[in-house]
Amino acid sequence: MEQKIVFKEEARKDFLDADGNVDFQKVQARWNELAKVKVSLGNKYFTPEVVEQVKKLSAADQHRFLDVMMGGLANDDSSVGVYATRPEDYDVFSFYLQPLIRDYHKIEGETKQEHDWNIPVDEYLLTKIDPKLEKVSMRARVARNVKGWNLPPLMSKEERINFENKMVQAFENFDIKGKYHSLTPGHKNQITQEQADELIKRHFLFNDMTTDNHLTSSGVASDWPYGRGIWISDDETKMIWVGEEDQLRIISIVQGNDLGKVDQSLYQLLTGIEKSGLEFAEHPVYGVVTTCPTNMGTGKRQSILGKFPNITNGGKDEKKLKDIARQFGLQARGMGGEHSAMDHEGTADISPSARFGVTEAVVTRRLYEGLIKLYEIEAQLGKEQQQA
Ligand SMILES: Nc1ncnc2c1ncn2[C@@H]1O[C@H](COP(=O)(O)OP(=O)(O)OP(=O)(O)O)[C@@H](O)[C@H]1O
Repeated sequence: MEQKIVFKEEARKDFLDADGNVDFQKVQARWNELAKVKVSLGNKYFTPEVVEQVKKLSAADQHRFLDVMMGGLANDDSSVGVYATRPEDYDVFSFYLQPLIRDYHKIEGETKQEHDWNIPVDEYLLTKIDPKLEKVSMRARVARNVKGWNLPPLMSKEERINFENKMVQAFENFDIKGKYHSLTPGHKNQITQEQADELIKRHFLFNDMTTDNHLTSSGVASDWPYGRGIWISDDETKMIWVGEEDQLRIISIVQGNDLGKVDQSLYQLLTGIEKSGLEFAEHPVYGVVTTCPTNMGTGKRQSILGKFPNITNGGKDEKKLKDIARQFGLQARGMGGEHSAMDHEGTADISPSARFGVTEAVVTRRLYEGLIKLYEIEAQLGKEQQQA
């Protein structure tokens, strides 16, 4: 099936009856069709029992339930295919989302998210793995949403603009000095397309969201580019995305070899934002509330950009690196973010997959321990190739 760009309002029409109510038979028929190509988690957990439960909810909640599934229904390559539209979706639709979250994060038994930012400096040194890893691009980000606001799939254009302006005010009173760059037409901080492209090239800014059908069909990319932008600290090591998949993505990028340093920088930024009075949406069990259930828990993704020319055979075999990384609980992405390609040196973005049921400190440790194994295999293959 060919993927094209479709926005939420258009995509959801296929699942309504003549009176404009959600038609769950049409939803089921679509999931059955998609199952011939790939079974997303959204599809797997849409059971007859779930339909019985959702039919007991109000018409408005049924519409929101359809919104939650839209990304999965409109794409044949989704692995998860589900986005929350409001923090309370995780409770209102728990009969659907809870088993899905447990499955994705491989949670058995009870789990309550714990936080721990005690991450040592001078311990996770990449130069201990290989002295050549002196200057590596290290990144850590956390996803956050602010209490009392809809999540991006449900925000109206006005809400997106108001949220951005609320953040601009917060940035103006920030201890850390920096500048906000807006993509919103007519905004006082608006930047040009060329400036935006340059920020994307430098890995600071996110891509045009309307080029990704997962984001358009779910409503995450609606009203683009209104309410979108990035704050960048004067020293260019700290950034905050506004209006992407989550209302906020709080990020640090540091060039160096001590993984603990990027955490230190990120934590400084995070506590700076908390001091500005923003209260983030949290769930008593799942921890940090995020739009995509894959980010629940810590919302933290920590990565390095590393070269793996031997494993990838000069960038030609990305799958091999992805498969090996998976064995160590890591994910390998291309150089420009998820779904992008690696280069001829096999440069990849390597990060631990787990975000829920682990603490922030464990995410860093897992990255370090996984990298030890990955670089060991890379070096071994290099030796074998030299001998051959
Ligand atoms: N270690 C790193 N150093 C510099 N840039 C990085 C690093 N890791 C990732 N990036 C860049 O960050 C940008 C965002 O990547 P991407 O969208 O995959 O991740 P994300 O912000 O964690 O969000 P999501 O997981 O929701 O996709 C991309 O340009 C990517 O290349």
